[in-house]
Amino acid sequence: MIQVNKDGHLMIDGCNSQELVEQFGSPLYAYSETIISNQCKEIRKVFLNKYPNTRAMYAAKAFLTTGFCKLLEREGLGIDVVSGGELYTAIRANFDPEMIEFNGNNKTEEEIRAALEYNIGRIIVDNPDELKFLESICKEMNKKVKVIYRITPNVEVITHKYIQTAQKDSKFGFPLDEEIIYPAIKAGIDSDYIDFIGFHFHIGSQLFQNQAYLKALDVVFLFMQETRRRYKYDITELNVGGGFGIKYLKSDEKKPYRYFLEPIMKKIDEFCKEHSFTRPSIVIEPGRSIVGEAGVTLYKVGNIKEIPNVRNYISIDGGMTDNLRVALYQSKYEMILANRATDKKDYTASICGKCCESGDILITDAKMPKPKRGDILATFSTGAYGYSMSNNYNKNATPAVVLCKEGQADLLVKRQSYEKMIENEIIPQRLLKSKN
Ligand SMILES: Cc1ncc(COP(=O)(O)O)c(C=O)c1O
Ligand SMILES: N[C@@H](CCCC[NH3+])C(=O)O
Repeated sequence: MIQVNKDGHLMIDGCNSQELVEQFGSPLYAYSETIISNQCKEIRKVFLNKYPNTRAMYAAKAFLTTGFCKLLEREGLGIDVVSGGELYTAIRANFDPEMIEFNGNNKTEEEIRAALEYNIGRIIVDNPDELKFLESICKEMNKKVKVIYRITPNVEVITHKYIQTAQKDSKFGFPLDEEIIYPAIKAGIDSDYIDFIGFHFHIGSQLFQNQAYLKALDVVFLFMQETRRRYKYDITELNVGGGFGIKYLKSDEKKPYRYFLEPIMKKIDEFCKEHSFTRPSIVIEPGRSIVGEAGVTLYKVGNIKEIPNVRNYISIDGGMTDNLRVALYQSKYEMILANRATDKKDYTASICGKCCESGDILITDAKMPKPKRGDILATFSTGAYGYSMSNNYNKNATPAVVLCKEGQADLLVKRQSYEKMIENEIIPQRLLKSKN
């Protein structure tokens, strides 16, 4: 759990944040294993154990390391990958390939071949072109793979424009125009190499309304019926994606998993009953909601600049390199001084990163105790899309990642060394020549 102790220190599953920074350096991503386990437990309770024939495939893009794969395995989740790198990570962690599925709008030939070689459980085909491409590779490799079609249901979702994915004008998913989707379904049913088993949608991320999922289901139901009517074929799997929103700010009204999953399952059951379908396997792909609130990022305060009558700026030793979400989506975060969390918050300042970008501001006008150099600053809910979107801009090193549990912190990722950062760089021979 993440809480402040009586001395005003932020504790992450019993680990003192200041000591974590002393031991592992800063910036540092610190995760509470208990929070992650609790999220998984909730998914088992309200979904996996409640309804037979269901799977939860964690969306690796939110955060994935080899060690984390082991935790997912222990918690009974599968993994949804979107790249050869994520696939490789899961395979290197000996993750059961049957519990891996592959999403993404442009899987390369190399990635498809790897997925087929590892015999992963499902490939979520994104568009008709990919269907043909996949089939040709399967044929050449003499492999048959279970395939789900990702459709674009054309429903409205309320979230940042960059993370809406259900609108017709989207790079993701099959368009539902009759002349596109039906030939694709027929091709999948007839194919010797594609085992077409169902539909997938993922309507967006950081969502708080279940209505959009229910509307997307209506679209899928239509295609289930039409697939039966036209081809006498019933799908056996339906993947409703992820997107369940988390709490970034105290004011965010987060909804529990059951708020989404209960009406989804009820609607599916009712539809299946009414139209005499055997309920397909239902799959979810949560990413952010499993790891988001479990992670905090710890920084050290550096320069403090006060511009009289304008604003105060606190510079930290990270920024958009470890948290790109603010620059990308204008996301809002909350912070505390993790070593003085109970001191009076009578100072206002913007928290700025150390990159050479004016937009590298993590929080505008935050309230805090007057900070001093070396204080530990923590931002909350950075467990999803923080480390996974980290980058080496300005040649800043990627922070370490630790997993905390009952007062013990274990490294999941070492802090990147400068040596590692430049290890793929080459000085061409001709530039090694001495100066003219
Ligand atoms: C296909 C797909 N599945 C699952 C997810 C996970 O979404 P979230 O992290 O919001 O749960 C995403 C990302 O938005 C996605 O694109
Ligand atoms: N990277 C995004 C979410 C990814 C959406 C994936 N389809 C975020 O931080 O919110």
